[in-house]
Amino acid sequence: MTAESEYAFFPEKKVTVIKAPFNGGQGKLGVEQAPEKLIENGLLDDIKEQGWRYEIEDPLMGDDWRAMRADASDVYGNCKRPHMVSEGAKKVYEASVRARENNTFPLTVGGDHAIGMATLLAFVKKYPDGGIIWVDAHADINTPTTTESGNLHGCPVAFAMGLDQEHWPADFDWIKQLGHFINPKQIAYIGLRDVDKGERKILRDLGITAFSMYHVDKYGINTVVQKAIKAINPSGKAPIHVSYDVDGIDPQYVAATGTPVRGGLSLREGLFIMEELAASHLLAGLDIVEVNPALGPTKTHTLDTVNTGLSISRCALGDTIL
Ligand SMILES: NC(=[NH2+])NCCC[C@H](N)C(=O)O
Repeated sequence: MTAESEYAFFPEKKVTVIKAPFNGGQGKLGVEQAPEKLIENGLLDDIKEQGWRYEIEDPLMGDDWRAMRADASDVYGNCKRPHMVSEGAKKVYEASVRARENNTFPLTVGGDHAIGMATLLAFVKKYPDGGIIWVDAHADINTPTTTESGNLHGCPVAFAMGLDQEHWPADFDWIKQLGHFINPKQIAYIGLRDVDKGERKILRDLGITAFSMYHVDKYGINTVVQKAIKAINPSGKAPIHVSYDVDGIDPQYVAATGTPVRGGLSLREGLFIMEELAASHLLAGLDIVEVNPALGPTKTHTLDTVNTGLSISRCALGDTIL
């Protein structure tokens, strides 16, 4: 069942699907296959079924990402592939800005979560007072100084917030030049259960709203979602962007992902977040990242993960059970 005009910011119900088959933010191959896999399994039909029109953007097409990934000199201190990540993020940022200018709903399909810096920055360029919900097992707020792994998919929130700029690789100068960052008050996390030491300090020092799995257990998912919406959107009228790492959901449902952490959201809790945001009329964009079709221990596991990504998208676009 679809409800008409439920989306305050998209009365025309048009989606821009931004394909982001990007793998430079982490070490495992396969995550770049996700956009095609989701499309193969029905992403575009689902969008139509929910009553939206769509166009497709493929901003990473035409570049030799394989060669960029193979460039062993692309390191900066502990950070792996800063040049590649910067290039990928810049292209996704430009595509997201175009979608925002056209007032279409950007549905960005990763790829790894490094591209989150791009979608967040494009969102706040258009909506400086918008709210962001980051669903994830991880906080992804490491800086080039705190990252232990050196994987930049663990750092996108820090880049979008402009944290620790003095230690950024020069490749990211373009972000400094945009003249806008996200504000720590405009983001809330749901689903955290694997937070690095340096990240915990940043979350505390900046007073960032974060609901871990402890809070989901303690309050229940409905209360957590309501609290998160309130924290990032005190006016009750601001648009809300969701950056959804599928590893927020438990590996029992989402095994085909690069950094699974047990003890996660149930499938229903994970979908409820999107159902509730769609019902709020305020949803204004979605990223689905970290589906890695190469990592399912069996084909069934991989298909479960892909289908979870598709369910997240359907719920975001208005699908309800009844
Ligand atoms: N998007 C993700 N899956 N991020 C995982 C990050 C894991 C770890 N905190 C790191 O910085 O390396």
